[in-house]
Amino acid sequence: MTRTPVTVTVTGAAGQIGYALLFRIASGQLLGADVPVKLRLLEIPQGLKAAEGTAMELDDCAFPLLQGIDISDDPNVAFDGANVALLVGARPRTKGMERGDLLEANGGIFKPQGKAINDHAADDIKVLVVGNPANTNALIAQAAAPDVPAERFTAMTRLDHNRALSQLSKKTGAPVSEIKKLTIWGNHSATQYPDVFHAEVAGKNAAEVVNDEQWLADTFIPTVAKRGAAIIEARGASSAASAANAAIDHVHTWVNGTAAGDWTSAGVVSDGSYGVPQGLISSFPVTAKDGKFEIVQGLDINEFSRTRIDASVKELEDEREAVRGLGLI
Ligand SMILES: NC(=O)C1=CN([C@@H]2O[C@H](COP(=O)(O)OP(=O)(O)OC[C@H]3O[C@@H](n4cnc5c(N)ncnc54)[C@H](O)[C@@H]3O)[C@@H](O)[C@H]2O)C=CC1
Ligand SMILES: O=C([O-])CC(=O)C(=O)O
Repeated sequence: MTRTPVTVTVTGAAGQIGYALLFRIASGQLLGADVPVKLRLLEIPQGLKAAEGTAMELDDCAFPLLQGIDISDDPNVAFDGANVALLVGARPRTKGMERGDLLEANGGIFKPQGKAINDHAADDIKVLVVGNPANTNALIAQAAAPDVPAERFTAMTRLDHNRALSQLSKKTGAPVSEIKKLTIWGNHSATQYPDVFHAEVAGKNAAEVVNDEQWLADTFIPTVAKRGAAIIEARGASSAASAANAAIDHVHTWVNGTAAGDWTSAGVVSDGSYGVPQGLISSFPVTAKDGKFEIVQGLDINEFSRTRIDASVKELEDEREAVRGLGLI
């Protein structure tokens, strides 16, 4: 193996997403089957023993690509030289808890981590925030890292994107592989807007194939937007394997690019496109090329979509105001 290993830092490594994620990273699914990786696991002191157990299991897999595992409770150590950072560790929402309640509890985690990334990560660092509220946690971390280009901080809406693909596949009978150009707009929350108006099902416009605005408004959108809560209700714990899968998809796409004629969804820093205020980390339709996400430009936004995008963006603005008020950005 002659390639230089890529250092991947995972926070919350002992949590349930961490457990579903680490083995897939070490096996080459994050970056590619020919890319060696070094893992850095960040946990709080109470999580270190469990992280050590997971590291023992990683050893026991004898992954040919895995070139080392370091465990720390110090962000300055865990992000040192990191090329990819997956910020998973956070306080998960539990039954009956609103995401807004999580802002204050989680804000304190992401500011010091952003600063540690600023001070210690590699120049090509790419950050994906999974821990909720993901968009605003990403904003907090980004604001604490003024020396890192803002676009390197992203928030995960790929799970929502995948959920939407799956629901549309079930409705139309088309396999997921035949569905393209779906978009999640806005916040990773119940206000998110899964948009099928530009999507294609086997080459035809998805909204025309579905031809049922009532299904879109009353079934599809709420099913996708409230899926996280439905999983919590069913499992008694929030999505873990599907969230890890989406994190793998997000970074894999970011590094390796989107297929021609398709796009995906990611929470990225707004440049003002589609009326989303500059600087907010909002989900958009994005393509990826040469390790960079680009917001897809020039889509016509109909009235149905406009109202819903605006509502989710308003929630992001409110979250930004709230964390400003708390001195977190
Ligand atoms: N964006 C998305 O689509 C999704 C986001 N999530 C979010 O991901 C987060 C993690 O979920 P789970 O793994 O299920 O939670 P979990 O509670 O099983 O694990 C979280 C881990 O993070 C650790 N942790 C807490 N504070 C930390 C810190 N400051 N530094 C390092 N580690 C820290 C904890 O010790 C724990 O081991 C939650 O916020 C959850 O809401 C979950 C599903 C989907
Ligand atoms: O709601 C949660 O805490 C988990 C989550 O983000 C999701 O499953 O989309």
